[in-house]
Amino acid sequence: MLPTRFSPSSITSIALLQQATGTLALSLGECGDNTSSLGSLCSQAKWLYEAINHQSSMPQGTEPFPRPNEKSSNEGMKISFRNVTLRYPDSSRDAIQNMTFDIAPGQLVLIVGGNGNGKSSTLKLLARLFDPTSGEILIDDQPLISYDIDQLRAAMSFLSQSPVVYPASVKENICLSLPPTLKISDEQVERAAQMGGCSKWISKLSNRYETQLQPSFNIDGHKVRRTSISGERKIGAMFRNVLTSLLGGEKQRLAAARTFMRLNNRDTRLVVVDEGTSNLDPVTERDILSEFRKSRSGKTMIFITHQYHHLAKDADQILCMKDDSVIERGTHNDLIRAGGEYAKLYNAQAA
Ligand SMILES: Nc1ncnc2c1ncn2[C@@H]1O[C@H](COP(=O)(O)OP(=O)(O)OP(=O)(O)O)[C@@H](O)[C@H]1O
Repeated sequence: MLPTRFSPSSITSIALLQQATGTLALSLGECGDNTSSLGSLCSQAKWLYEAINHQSSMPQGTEPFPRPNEKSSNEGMKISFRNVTLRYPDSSRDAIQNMTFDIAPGQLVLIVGGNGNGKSSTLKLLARLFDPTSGEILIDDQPLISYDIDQLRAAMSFLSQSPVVYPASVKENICLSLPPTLKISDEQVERAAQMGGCSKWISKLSNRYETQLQPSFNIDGHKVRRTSISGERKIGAMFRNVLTSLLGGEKQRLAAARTFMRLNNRDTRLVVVDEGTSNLDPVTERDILSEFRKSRSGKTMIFITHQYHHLAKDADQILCMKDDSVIERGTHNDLIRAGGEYAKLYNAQAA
């Protein structure tokens, strides 16, 4: 029913659309009969095709990314925010105010702070889901807006708290963001699944990597019933293939595997994890974060998390946000010594 491999820019569009609107990230709910499940699936597929054809409404830059002969093209992205303010359309207040910071190529950066302080909004600006109301963002010393958006996004990998599961097989879901021409072995897929902490879960599915998955978005308000058959969650007896709906933690593991598949096979220069492991048990979360750390060569990595302890001491830089801006920057030891907002948050968590 669906293309076996979506193009990277299509997938980026879908995932970014979903993040931008928020409304498409509905989790699976209760009730519904087979007819409504079919209706829901059809409209989801229709929406997916529309999303594939989606063109970004942001003004396009013309500068290729990476720039030809750029020395830094095999390093992580250099990122600079210069007095950046963001006010969302139709909002009466700034989500980010006059924010300035620098991230050097290859740094591992942790962004921390209380709810609603602009952490995720900072990342939306980097992906150009929105442009700053004032101020400027530079990537590798050039204005972010000067770059071709698709080429820039192709060098970024985002793992969000509510990742999208597409109506395709487990394997296709893991390989989604890869070029269709790339040859992929089963071992590579299994390796990515292992790094994402989902290989054991997949091995328990009757069709393993070929198991068809229920999408995690629900565009027209239809809700999908979770039904337990033979130990697996299946919907709609009319569907021959198993359609398995996923729990939050399973979705995050699958999305992590997708991210590792991309990191192992593409020239990614920026990895962003926005609460991407928040639904996982502490051991799995620690293991996945450790895999990210091992993969960091040639990449800048930014993590937003409310659980700092796994990463704080490894971070080259911690940006602590409060009142819609960065109020402290430094290493864990610097900020603990300073005894300010970060120390307060960290100590509260440790306690
Ligand atoms: N698409 C949007 N439209 C309007 N306002 C938004 C939008 N997204 C976020 N906001 C607002 O911007 C402010 C910052 O939100 P943001 O999600 O960046 O904070 P956060 O620090 O990531 O919070 P949390 O830790 O809860 O995820 C909040 O007041 C939020 O309500």
